[in-house]
Amino acid sequence: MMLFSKKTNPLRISLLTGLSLLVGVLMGIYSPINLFYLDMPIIGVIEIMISLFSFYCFWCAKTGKAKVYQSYVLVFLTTFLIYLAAYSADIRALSFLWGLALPIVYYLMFGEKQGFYFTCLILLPSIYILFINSPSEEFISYRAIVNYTFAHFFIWFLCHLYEKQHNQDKIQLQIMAHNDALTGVKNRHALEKHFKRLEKNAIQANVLLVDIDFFKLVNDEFGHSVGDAVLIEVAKCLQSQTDEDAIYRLGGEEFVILLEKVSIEDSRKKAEQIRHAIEQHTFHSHDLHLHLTVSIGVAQSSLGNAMIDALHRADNKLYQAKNKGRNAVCA
Ligand SMILES: Nc1nc2c(ncn2[C@@H]2O[C@H](COP(=O)(O)OP(=O)(O)OP(=O)(O)O)[C@@H](O)[C@H]2O)c(=O)[nH]1
Repeated sequence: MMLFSKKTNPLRISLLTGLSLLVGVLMGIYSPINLFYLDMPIIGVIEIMISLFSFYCFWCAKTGKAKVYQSYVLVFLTTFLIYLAAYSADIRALSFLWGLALPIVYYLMFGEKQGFYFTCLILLPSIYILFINSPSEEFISYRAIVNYTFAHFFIWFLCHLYEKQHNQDKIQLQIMAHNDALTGVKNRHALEKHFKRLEKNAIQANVLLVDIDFFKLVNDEFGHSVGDAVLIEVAKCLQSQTDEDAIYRLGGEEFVILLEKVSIEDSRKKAEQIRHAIEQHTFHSHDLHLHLTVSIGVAQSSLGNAMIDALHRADNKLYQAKNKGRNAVCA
């Protein structure tokens, strides 16, 4: 049975927790009223059952044992009860108005796509129940139906807009969380994730630790904005030399390139190619024409404790390259 994972679906699980508690309490309040006061035993008994199931879902969600099916069953039962109440009760009790809350529940619980389909599905039954339940002259059915339908569409539209915006924000946040704001290449957080993926799939990779030589001098002589422009151009240079998705900025003037399933000798050759490309490149910024070099340390990642270990060994190699006089590769 598929379990909700707090890590993969933190929003939906908190929604299941809240919704199950809310439904459990509401049904708990309504059931004695329907059983003993309004003389609607069937609805009262169903409400008790839904209330118990809701509290069970609440307990599962709280203890990390919630299963995906529970959210569907809970929402289905709530929908069913709302329509049963709207159908059975006097129209003047306005129980059908609860139906307007359903699109919100669908979109929050199931997201944009399923929210859309489920909201589509309930529109016709809502109108039908309203129509057949409005025979009296005191209640003008066609006006009620028109108003209800428009309210339904209005809430549906708002939910859809909200969920769309929410999804776009999520994508934007993901990009911001995984990319370096200055150079646009990936950041340390993304590198950690990449290493975890490699570990999980037992894939060996080689780390190229690229460090710009005497970068402090660029800042000191020409200013930080020139330094920033150089960092952006170095990142572009690296992108032109290797797979864009494999480049990460560790911070400062240090970049990491991860090469998967490549021998250490081929990685060393790639590092040499990159070193040569930067050496040949002219950096244009603020009317300046600069020539820079990089030193590169190359190391193989080991499986288990991969990132810290590989970066540490690549750093040692980089240190050797710097000691050799810079503009060098050490593997
Ligand atoms: N412009 C700019 N400078 C940065 C940024 N991050 C770090 N730095 C600078 O990068 C410089 C790094 O200097 P060092 O670590 O001494 O390295 P280096 O001058 O390149 O010397 P070696 O690595 O030994 O060749 C420091 O002056 C930092 O202020 C940044 O985002 N933009």
